[in-house]
Amino acid sequence: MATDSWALAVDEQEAAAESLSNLHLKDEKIKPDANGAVVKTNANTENTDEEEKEDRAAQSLLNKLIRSNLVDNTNQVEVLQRDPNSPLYSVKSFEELRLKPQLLQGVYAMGFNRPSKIQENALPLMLAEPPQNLIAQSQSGTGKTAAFVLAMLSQVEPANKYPQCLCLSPTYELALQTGKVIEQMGRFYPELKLAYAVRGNKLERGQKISEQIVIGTPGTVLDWCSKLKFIDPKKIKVFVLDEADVMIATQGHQDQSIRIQRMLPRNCQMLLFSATFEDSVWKFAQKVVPDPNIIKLKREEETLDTIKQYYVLCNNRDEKFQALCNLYGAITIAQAMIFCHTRKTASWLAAELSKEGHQVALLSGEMVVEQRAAVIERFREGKEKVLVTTNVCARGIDVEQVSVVINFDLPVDKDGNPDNETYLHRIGRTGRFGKRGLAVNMVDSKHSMNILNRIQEHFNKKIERLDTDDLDEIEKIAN
Ligand SMILES: Nc1ncnc2c1ncn2[C@@H]1O[C@H](COP(=O)(O)OP(=O)(O)OP(=O)(O)O)[C@@H](O)[C@H]1O
Repeated sequence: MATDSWALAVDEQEAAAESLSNLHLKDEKIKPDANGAVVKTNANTENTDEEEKEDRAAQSLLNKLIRSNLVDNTNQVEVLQRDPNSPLYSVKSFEELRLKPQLLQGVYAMGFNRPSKIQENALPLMLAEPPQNLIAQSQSGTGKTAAFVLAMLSQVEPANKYPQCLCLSPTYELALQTGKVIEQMGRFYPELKLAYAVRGNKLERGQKISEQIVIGTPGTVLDWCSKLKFIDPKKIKVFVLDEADVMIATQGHQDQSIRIQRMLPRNCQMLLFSATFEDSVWKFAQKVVPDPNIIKLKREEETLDTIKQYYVLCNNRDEKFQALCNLYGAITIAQAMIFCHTRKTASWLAAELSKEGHQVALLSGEMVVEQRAAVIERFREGKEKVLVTTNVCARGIDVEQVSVVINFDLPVDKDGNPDNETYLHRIGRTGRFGKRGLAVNMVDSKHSMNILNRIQEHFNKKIERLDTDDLDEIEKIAN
């Protein structure tokens, strides 16, 4: 692809991303703070040399935007009941839950045939009489949101025009995603309305909210419940705290959430969800959810067993690029993901590759999340064959057809030590669904050789050297 067509392709990417990001600006009163960022392909901005910072809320939003299905998980669910003597219920169908007909209709209209692994145990607990409190942890995409939306909808009385369910999300964008699920699942309740308690959504003083479900960020919800009195917290029947792990990563959210929880009536059902369960999340969960039942679903393990790993010795960035070109010249690569340490290297590499005629997508932290989602979507559809990215953007991306992962730069943490978890995440994407994957690491200094050695030791797996000047050798590795 020539430089012009590279620019054209970028324009196309931006247009696709823009149309996506416009989608969510339904409510004129709300201005999301992530607005206005642009895709810059030359990336000559000041901080492009810096390693990108991880933003858990953005990551979580990206995961939601690009996911269209349940994430498979064959691990056993661990359930700790508040009353160990009561029988443990698990359901294999939505009918068994005796939902209101409109709600069952909503569930089926979403295309759900049967409860997901975590839902099998969580739903009977949440819908029990009297309703029980729950702390639930399972990885992103396993059906937590759908579960608590169902719990809220099964308790709400649409005829009562005041807030009865309250859901806290870490950011406006995440609140909006949950709101969409409520709208979809609750579509057969014509009277049901939803309010967003997020900064920028200004109401008249003295007003009371008539919407039955309120979803928002902790600061604004706290204001609406206490200072502004838009919501009467004493009438709340179901309280959900979503993405607890992301929530506590934001200063102030933890205290605000606890203050909100203290205003709720004793018999209000309290539910807390998290994708991870570090000590800090657990401590927070116990403060927010009294007498909880606890459900945990372990992550599916990623392994390096089905992946062939190699490294290439180079002296500098240009040699790394040459090695990459040699690889492309010798083997057929359906789709590849290439990881760089900084935005600057990523955009340089994307431009160089496109000059060589490759169809390249660039994923970079300066794009707003919707733009990133659009880029990933195009790559999934095969519109581009190479995805060049920095690490933080690419966490959790599942692209089935990716057969090759290139670490143009090895993953290191902020102290310059090997980041083994990230290495596993990156490489683990390739050898999936019974396929064999190929991972190639570019090593350009003593320091990066040392990093590579430590990665090998950590996983106790040998990474073979590959000479990319030797075409026969390259061909061999592809077989
Ligand atoms: N029982 C089900 N059957 C089929 N699909 C489902 C079911 N439950 C949820 N899904 C779908 O699976 C995807 C993931 O579900 P959901 O968003 O509820 O997961 P999650 O655990 O809340 O993820 P996150 O932590 O990222 O919010 C969604 O596209 C959702 O529509």
